[in-house]
Amino acid sequence: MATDFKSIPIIDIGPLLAKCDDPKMGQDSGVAQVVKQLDQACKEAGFFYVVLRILFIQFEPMKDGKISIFCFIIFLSVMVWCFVIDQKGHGIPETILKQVKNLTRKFFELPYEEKLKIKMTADSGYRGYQRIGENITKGVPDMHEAIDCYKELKPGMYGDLGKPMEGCNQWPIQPTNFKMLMEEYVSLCTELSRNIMRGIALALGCSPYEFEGERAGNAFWVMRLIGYPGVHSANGSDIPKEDIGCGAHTDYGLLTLVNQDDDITALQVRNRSGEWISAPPVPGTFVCNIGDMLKIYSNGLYESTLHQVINSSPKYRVCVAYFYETNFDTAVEPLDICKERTTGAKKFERAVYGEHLVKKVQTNFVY
Ligand SMILES: N=C(N)NCCCC[C@H](N)C(=O)O
Ligand SMILES: O=C(O)CCC(=O)C(=O)O
Ligand SMILES: [Fe+2]
Repeated sequence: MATDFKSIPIIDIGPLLAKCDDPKMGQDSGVAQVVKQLDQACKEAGFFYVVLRILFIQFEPMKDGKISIFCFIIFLSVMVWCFVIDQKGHGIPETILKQVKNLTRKFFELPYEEKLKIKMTADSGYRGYQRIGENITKGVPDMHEAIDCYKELKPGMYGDLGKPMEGCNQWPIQPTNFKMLMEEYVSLCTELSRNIMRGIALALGCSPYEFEGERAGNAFWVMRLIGYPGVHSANGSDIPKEDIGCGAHTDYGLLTLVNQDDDITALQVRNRSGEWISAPPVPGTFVCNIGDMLKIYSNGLYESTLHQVINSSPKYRVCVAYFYETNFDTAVEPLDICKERTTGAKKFERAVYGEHLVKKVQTNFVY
């Protein structure tokens, strides 16, 4: 159950990533610490930041200009170590987080006619560009434009269940390298999410692989490249008109990774008393949150917390949200161990992820 949290915790998941391929990771003390923090954050807020790599903000021995050989060697070794970690592809370098947002911004700067070349329709499997106000949340048009992308579904792959989502992603030709960068980004986010889910599985008291195999071994994913216009002063008035960029909603799957612009606070998360708590940008991190499927698996121990986006800055805001889901056709129901940890009774009925997604998409867009 969400609590009256006032801020969102920051978790350094380095120790988890370092051991994530070790079946005995649960016994490692560094992993155990991360798992404890994940458990607390998921229970209290359903939201947390993950730091991918500790950056050297200030190297203490260099502060006054003096530096010993010993300290310098240690410093170098740590840098080499960070490099090796990157090479393994565990962490996602901050430069990639930035590139993805930059290319997204460039696309939204194109003339409307250009953007319409990859227009989203029901026939494209809801993939492609949607103009401002096209996405609807609780009956109200959202003040954002976006490109929606989904893991490809081949015709007939999931029978009638998958039919509405069948299609190929539509990538802009301009800027060039768009498709390549985004596909690389999806694969990095997929790997990172799988590893965070190992930590969350441990936090629930399960095997680290609880969300693999039948459940999410062939995880479906969604990516939304989103642009929120800044506020403009209404004609003749000094009062800026503030619109809802994205109305209050929960996410649909297991875990969301939000890569948001560094200089605008716009994402807000609702706590138990109904206050909206800001999730300000923390450069180099992802904001992570729990989706509806994980709420069901955990029997409500972890909640998919309501959140919304209001860009009250004059600047255009870009955000790239990646959603890690179960397999498309997985039927999700509360895990026994989670029922035991809650009231003993099952609080949620089983739901098929693909059905949940299709229902959402068909109400988000009315064609
Ligand atoms: N795939 C995800 N989570 N997309 C989030 C969009 C949230 C707004 C949508 N109109 C809604 O009401 O759900
Ligand atoms: O723009 C953001 O910060 C979050 C977007 C979001 O919540 C979503 O697309 O589901
Ligand atoms: Fe969301």
